[in-house]
Amino acid sequence: MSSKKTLIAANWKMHKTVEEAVAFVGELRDAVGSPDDREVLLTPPFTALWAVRVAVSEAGFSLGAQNCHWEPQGAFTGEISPPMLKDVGCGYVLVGHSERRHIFGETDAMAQKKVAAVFREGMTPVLCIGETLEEREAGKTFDVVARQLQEGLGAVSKSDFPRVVVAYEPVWAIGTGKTATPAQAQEVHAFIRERLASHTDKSVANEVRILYGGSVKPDNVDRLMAEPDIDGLLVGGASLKASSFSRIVRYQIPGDVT
Ligand SMILES: O=C[C@H](O)COP(=O)(O)O
Repeated sequence: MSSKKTLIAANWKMHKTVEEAVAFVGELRDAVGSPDDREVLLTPPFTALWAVRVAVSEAGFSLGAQNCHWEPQGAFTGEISPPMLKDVGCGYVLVGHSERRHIFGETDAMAQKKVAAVFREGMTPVLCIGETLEEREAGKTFDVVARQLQEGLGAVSKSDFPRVVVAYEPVWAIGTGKTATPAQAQEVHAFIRERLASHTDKSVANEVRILYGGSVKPDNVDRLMAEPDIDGLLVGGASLKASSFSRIVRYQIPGDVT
């Protein structure tokens, strides 16, 4: 039986001052307590990481960053390295988010180097993948997802593989209010799991947490989480308010009375 915990992650993107970030952690802790069957991950902007680290850890939440460079140090003005993120208490780093790919021109090759660099520091990468609307309409969803997965995870060692986290975020659903239907998300998640199994083996692929992201809200979370291959969520807009994010953390699978 799998030991993996559901992972509910907040991606605040370029939002929140230090004061707002600290206040949020307290509000969220008061609203959700410390659920033992689900892991809560917060990825504040770099500027707030140090300030929230103690409150995040006391609340039993996990801390992550939204991006990193792949080198440990050097002349890379404006960049932040994995050892620096580890130093401020991060356990996770988002890699290859669609905004990094589409606004800042990040490639699969860069994602691969970042994934490896994050593992080198003993942190966990959350590799974000997903197709654009144009790619979906051209019937290329599975090709795109397979390529991003293959290249992004191309340098992961066998021993690190079970710790990989993948976030499937169809670009057309991010910040648009258009969520993938639970069936659309499940179809791609099952495909991702199959591809992972072909890279490693079935039991390792079953350990990997595959998150869904893209307009997740309190009113669609329960149905999404009911799908068998959705192991968690990466939430943008609805993670900015403790009231909506806490409802997402407290998702309840329909018919599940436990
Ligand atoms: O990382 C989160 C995703 O980009 C989803 O953002 P969203 O929930 O605002 O659509």
